[in-house]
Amino acid sequence: MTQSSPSSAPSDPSASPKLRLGTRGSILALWQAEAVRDALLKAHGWEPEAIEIVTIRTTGDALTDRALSEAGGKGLFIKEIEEALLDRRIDLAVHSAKDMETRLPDGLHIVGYLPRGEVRDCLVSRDGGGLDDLPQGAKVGTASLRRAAQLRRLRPDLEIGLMRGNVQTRLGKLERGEFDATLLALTGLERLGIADKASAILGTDDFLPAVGQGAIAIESRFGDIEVDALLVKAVCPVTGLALRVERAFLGEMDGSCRTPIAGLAEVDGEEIHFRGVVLSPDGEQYYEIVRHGPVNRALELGIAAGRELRAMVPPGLIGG
Ligand SMILES: NCc1[nH]cc(CCC(=O)O)c1CC(=O)O
Repeated sequence: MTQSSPSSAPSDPSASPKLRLGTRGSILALWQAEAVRDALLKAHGWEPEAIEIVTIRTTGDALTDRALSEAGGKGLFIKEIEEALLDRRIDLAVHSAKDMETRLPDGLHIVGYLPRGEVRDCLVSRDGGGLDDLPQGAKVGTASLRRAAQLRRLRPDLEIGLMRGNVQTRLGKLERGEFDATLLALTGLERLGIADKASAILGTDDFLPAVGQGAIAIESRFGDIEVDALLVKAVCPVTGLALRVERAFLGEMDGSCRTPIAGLAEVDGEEIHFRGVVLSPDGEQYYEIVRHGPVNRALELGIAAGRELRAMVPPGLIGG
C-alpha cells in the first residue's frame, strides 16, 4: 500500500479528507489554486474545509530586477513548491503550466490540468489600439524573450525594454508612463477580472503563445495513487492531450530559456493540430513547424515536431 496523504481514504465519502494545495501567493496564483480546489470540491461534493490552500514564497517572487532567463529560468517560480511537495508539507501543487520545466524533479509528475481557457496574448497599450497603432519607436515592456522576438519581427521599430513583476506591477508601470505598452497572457487578465485592460488580442497566426499558456497544472508525488485518484474527476483530458504534445515538443527542442520558442496544440475531435516556432531573439530568423496527428499519438506528434524543427534551426540558435 502506498502512503496516503489525505487523512482519510477517498473511498469513505462520509469523512472529509484534508488535502493541502500548495501555490505561490500572487493573486493570479491564488485564483488558480482556488479553481483547483473548487473543481475538487465539486467533483466529490466535499465541504470547503476538505482542502487547505498553502501559499509558498518562491525565489521568482523575490526577484524583480532581472529577466528570468538571466536569473535561472522559469523553474524559479516552482522550486520551493516542489520541495514542499517532496517534503510532504503539501499534497498537491498548482502551477501555471507555462512556468513548468519539461523535466520535473524525480518523484513528481503532472496529474492533469484544469480545462484550458484563453491561450492568446494581448496588448495592453496606454493609448489603446492594436500593434499597428503603436507609434514609431514606442516603448514596450516585457520580460519574455518569446514575446520580444515575435514583437520585433512584426514591429522592428519598437523599443523593447525589460518589464518584470506580476501582472498588477506591470500594469502600474504602464500607468506611470514607464512604458507605452506591454504584452500579457489574456487569461491572466481574465482571471484577475480585468480583461477590459486588453487593448487588442493578438491572433495566434502572428503571435504564438508559450507552451502551456492558459493551462493550470496539478502536480503530485509519483505513486501517490490515492491522491491522484481524487483528481480523475476534476481534470480535463483534452487539455492533457494538448499539453502532452506541447511539452513533448518543448522537451525535444531542449532550448535554453534564452531561446524564443512558442508552441500550440489544439484538439479537434480525434485530431490534434500543432504549430511550433523558434525565433532568433532579434526576430529576424523565424522557423516554423506545423504537424497534425491522431489523439492517440499525441506524444509522438510532439516529439516529431520538436525533432523536425530542431533540425531546421541553425546550431547556436537553440541551446547554449
Ligand atoms: N509569465 C508569468 C505568467 N505565468 C502564467 C501567466 C498567465 C497564466 C497562464 O498563462 O496560464 C503569466 C502572466 C503572463 O504571462 O502574462
